[in-house]
Amino acid sequence: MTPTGESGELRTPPVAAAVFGKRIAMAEAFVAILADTGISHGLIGPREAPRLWERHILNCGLLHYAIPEGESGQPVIDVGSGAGLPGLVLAIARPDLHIHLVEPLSRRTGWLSGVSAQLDLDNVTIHTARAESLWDQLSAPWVTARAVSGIVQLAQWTLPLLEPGGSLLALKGSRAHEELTESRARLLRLGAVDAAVETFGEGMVADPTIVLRVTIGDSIDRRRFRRQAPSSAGSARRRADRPKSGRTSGSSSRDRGRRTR
Ligand SMILES: C[S@@+](CC[C@H](N)C(=O)[O-])C[C@H]1O[C@@H](n2cnc3c(N)ncnc32)[C@H](O)[C@@H]1O
Repeated sequence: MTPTGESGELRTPPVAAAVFGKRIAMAEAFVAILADTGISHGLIGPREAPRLWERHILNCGLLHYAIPEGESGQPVIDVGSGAGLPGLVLAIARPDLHIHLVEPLSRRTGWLSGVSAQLDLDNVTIHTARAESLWDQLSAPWVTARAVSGIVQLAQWTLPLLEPGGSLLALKGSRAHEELTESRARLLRLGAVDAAVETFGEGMVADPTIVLRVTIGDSIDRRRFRRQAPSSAGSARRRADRPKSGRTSGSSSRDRGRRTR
């Protein structure tokens, strides 16, 4: 648990300087915002306040070591950003990346926009949308997510957002190895060519960050995703489109998913 000062303010753990470098003051400002409007707007539980650094900011910040430095502006799509975890934390730690925050709840994206402006972040774009509604609009070599869904459902929502050879980086807890063992065959059937558990921050923090990395090959058959993983919004739309007498007509999910990459 992060020690607090006499007045109850959160003390920055020394390791944070190594993770955030020159942007440590921005990370501290984000912690203060989370402890204030993050809690009052219901994006984070009040009991999280004393452990914002260890459980949230460092856990997400260490994820940046999973993404090698490349060209400036390299895109990353963070799915189910909620309170900006890990997306906003990555944007703070890595000004060389451009982070797309994808979150369907407008109450949350409204808050995320305000926080990005408050922190003066110029490497963030916010999308009020479900991941699967952006398959034809957005792609990146990296997709990140924390606490959004089990790995198979998450892969069904997010692998079509990856560029060829790209990776889904899912932040996980101590069950990551078990989850991978249970899911590996289904991930491979979805088009993954590799899946592995990696840890970051060993020797730096008490609880290193655990990442389940799922990498796709040069192409994935996107039709398979449209058939296997209709989003709840998608299925509702298809139900609404269906003629009352029964069989579907017009543009079917198979037609819409013809493009293969
Ligand atoms: C439990 S919260 C986790 C939020 C944040 N990632 C964190 O670690 O605190 C899960 C978030 O995923 C979002 N979500 C659920 N399904 C989604 C989908 N298909 N596409 C994008 N976001 C989704 C929810 O709206 C919610 O904000």
